[in-house]
Amino acid sequence: MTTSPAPLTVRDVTVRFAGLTALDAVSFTVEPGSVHAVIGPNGAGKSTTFNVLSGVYRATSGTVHLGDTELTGLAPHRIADLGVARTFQNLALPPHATVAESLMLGRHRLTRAGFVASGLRLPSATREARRHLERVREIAEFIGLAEELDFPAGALPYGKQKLVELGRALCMEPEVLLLDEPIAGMTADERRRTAAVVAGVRDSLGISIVMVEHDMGVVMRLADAVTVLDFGRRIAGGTPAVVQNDPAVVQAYLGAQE
Ligand SMILES: Nc1ncnc2c1ncn2[C@@H]1O[C@H](COP(=O)(O)OP(=O)(O)OP(=O)(O)O)[C@@H](O)[C@H]1O
Repeated sequence: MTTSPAPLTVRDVTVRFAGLTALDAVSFTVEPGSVHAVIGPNGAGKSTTFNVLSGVYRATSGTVHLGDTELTGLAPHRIADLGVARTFQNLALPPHATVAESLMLGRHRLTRAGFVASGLRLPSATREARRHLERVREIAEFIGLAEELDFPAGALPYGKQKLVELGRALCMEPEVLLLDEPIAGMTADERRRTAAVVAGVRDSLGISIVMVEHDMGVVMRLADAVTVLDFGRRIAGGTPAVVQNDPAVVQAYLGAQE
């Protein structure tokens, strides 16, 4: 990226579904190069927030900006083009693709040589393909999967498959990465490894991360800032330490257990 990193700003976002207010005037800012967690009890509006940010849901009112660029209401692929990449809660890897091929999928929007040039194997297209492959290798190394580049992604253990997905999103060279429950369903070892990769994405690549996550331990260790939702409202926000001791947050989680 040649431009300076931009904040992701969510302002007064409301989402209504036939009489139900899933999000009610929610605002928060994701600072450049930070991990921002969105947490809350079941039904709080976390997935709805994620879906608005990635363009799957349209906000009834309110805005989302990346720097000065308005993302509100844009289609998911446009939002991805503008630098906001997402992962999926459930695996979405093509069944027979290798790790390298799966990562290369993330490069498609950056591919300049058209199908014709690539099909004819023109030198410019070959050069470009080589450049993309180099970047895919770097990213595989970054996520710790350099050894598995030629393995079928679908045959890897679950934790590694999730890392492939994260890698595919990184291959889009995003400014912001949206992670939907990145460590759900993982073993303790896989959780540690994934948390380390996410921290590395922030610290080494300077990419901002918005993370919807249930695992409090990981949220508290990894996040720089936390937004807490309850019944579609933002009830607290701040550093993990501040949020953890906020009476409204404690009450929301206790209430949810009753
Ligand atoms: N597509 C939809 N149509 C109708 N209602 C929806 C839709 N998506 C979410 N909702 C409702 O909006 C509210 C917020 O749901 P959301 O899935 O965002 O919460 P959540 O915090 O992600 O919950 P969980 O932790 O259980 O995944 C819920 O009452 C939910 O039933």
